[in-house]
Amino acid sequence: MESCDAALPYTLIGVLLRPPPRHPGVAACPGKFLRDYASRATNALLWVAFISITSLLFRRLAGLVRLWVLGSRIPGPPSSPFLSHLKVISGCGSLGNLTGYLAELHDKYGPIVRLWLSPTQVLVSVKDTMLIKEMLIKAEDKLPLTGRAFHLAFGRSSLFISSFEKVKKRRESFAEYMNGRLVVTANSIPLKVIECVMGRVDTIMAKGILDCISVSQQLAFNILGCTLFGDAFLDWPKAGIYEELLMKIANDGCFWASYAIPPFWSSGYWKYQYMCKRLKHLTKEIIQHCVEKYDLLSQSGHTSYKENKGIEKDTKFNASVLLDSMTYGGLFQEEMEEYLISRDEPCGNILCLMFHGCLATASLISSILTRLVLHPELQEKLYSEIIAVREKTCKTDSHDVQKINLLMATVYESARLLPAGPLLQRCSLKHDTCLSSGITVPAGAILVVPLQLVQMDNSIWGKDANQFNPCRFLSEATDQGSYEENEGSEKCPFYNEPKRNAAFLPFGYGSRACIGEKFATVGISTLLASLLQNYEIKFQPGLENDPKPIMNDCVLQLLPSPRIIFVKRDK
Ligand code: HEM
Repeated sequence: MESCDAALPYTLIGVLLRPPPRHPGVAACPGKFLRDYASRATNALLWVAFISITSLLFRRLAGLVRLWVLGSRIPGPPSSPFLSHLKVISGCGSLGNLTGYLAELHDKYGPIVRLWLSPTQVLVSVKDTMLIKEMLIKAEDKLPLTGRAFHLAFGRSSLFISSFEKVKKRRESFAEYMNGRLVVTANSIPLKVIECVMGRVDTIMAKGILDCISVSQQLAFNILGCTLFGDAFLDWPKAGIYEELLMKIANDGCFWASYAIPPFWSSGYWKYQYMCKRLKHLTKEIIQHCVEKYDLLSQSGHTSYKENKGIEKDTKFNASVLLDSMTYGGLFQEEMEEYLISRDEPCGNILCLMFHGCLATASLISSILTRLVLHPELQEKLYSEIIAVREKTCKTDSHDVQKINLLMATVYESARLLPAGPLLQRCSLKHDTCLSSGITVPAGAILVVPLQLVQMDNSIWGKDANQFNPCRFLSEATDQGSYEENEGSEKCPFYNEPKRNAAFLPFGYGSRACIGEKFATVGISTLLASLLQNYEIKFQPGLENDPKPIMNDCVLQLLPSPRIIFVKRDK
């Protein structure tokens, strides 16, 4: 007779195949049976875990081998994944120097270059314009680091994440929203923003120094804040703190996101987390502030917007379309509903837009202002064109601004010479990217476009590629010399659609291109038109001989931030 202690098949197959013993006449032994059952279940679970982990490791290893094999077939400096160039890159010290290093590699190895960063990371840089467009269309995901930085700072959001599949729908609705309603609403904003910022600038100027970067930050911050939150943003007393926090968080974002495990031991990390929390709190506060202001306005004589929905609004009563939508339905209603089912941080997307939009817009405004100070004759020409358009139409709205060819050309030329970031980054997380040149870039590789090299390539832009020459965007003036040479010409050239040039990529291209492009270019041009109409921008007296911005042959040196003054024009 078998006892309860009889040897049992402690193998997965045994557990799965052998039926539980039933022996008539054997006395039931419930304690043993339960113990036996528990140990078999544990055993089965351990086996399942073992098999899953092993297959996962095998899959990972197969992926790595594939990365090494395909990566090694791409032209690049002779090195194996184990002799990575990470040291070389960290030795570069800055992304500007990385661009310089990539320039050398492209000269040596052609339009596609591979660089091992570590055994699990390969960077592929593409410089040929046709291949760039193909790559930007085919590789739809972004680097996880970008998404991590946004997630760490602002919580879960559905914009700026790595997977295209997940961001696609949200991108489409935002793009429609920005390109449609925001551009129309932006018409009334620039003048108000300029009045508000100039009020503060006057105070700063009275104290002494005013630099181009800080005034550009204020302009960008206010124009975006005003567009997203409404006019009430301009008199929000905490706007200054909000701006300061946003810029601090922007500076440190990628650093803290680069840790695979959050550095809980570092006090700096907790300080950063505290700042992010404060910013989220302030965002909720500004929304509250705007809604209250908005309600006050509707009570004092204005018909409620709820009643007015769908009717053209008075521009004075410019409650933000974002708030309208958030409160009363529209684009953000869908978003709000999704908060309930997804785990998105409320306001996560708004914060991400403020973050990216402010930084990129401020950088472009600063670049334009610097060029204007350096080229007073361009300022005067722009002023005459703005006044001419204004006399014809009595106002300068975004529609008219697009007719001021030289202004649009100045914005594009500044964006060409100083893109918001030195590299466009892409990645295809799941699929290999097969390019028409016959090269296959393995899934997971970091794909980059060195923007400065492409946008300042002599073979594409001509021998003056690293010079500031807005005339290159004016079709009649193309190939007719520099801006200075064209100065005084009576021609009225039309501006070239910059997108026709495959090497013009300051807003990216393809499925993950910037959705704020139209808003940024038209918004900034309208802002500049209002600014130049009212002010002359000059170097601070006595500082004219300060070092001027420098360019070297292949890499743009960051423009120094000149100290400037705004001189009111006599009307
Ligand atoms: C001068 C101002 C701006 C510049 C130079 C700029 C530039 C860029 C660039 C280079 C990208 C990456 C494109 C790519 O990888 O192909 C991008 C992405 C993006 N931009 Fe902008 N941007 C500006 C302003 C704005 C503004 C004002 C907004 C909206 C408020 C905005 C919203 C976005 C969004 C949502 C993405 C992410 C797209 C994605 O990951 O799918 N941008 N921008």
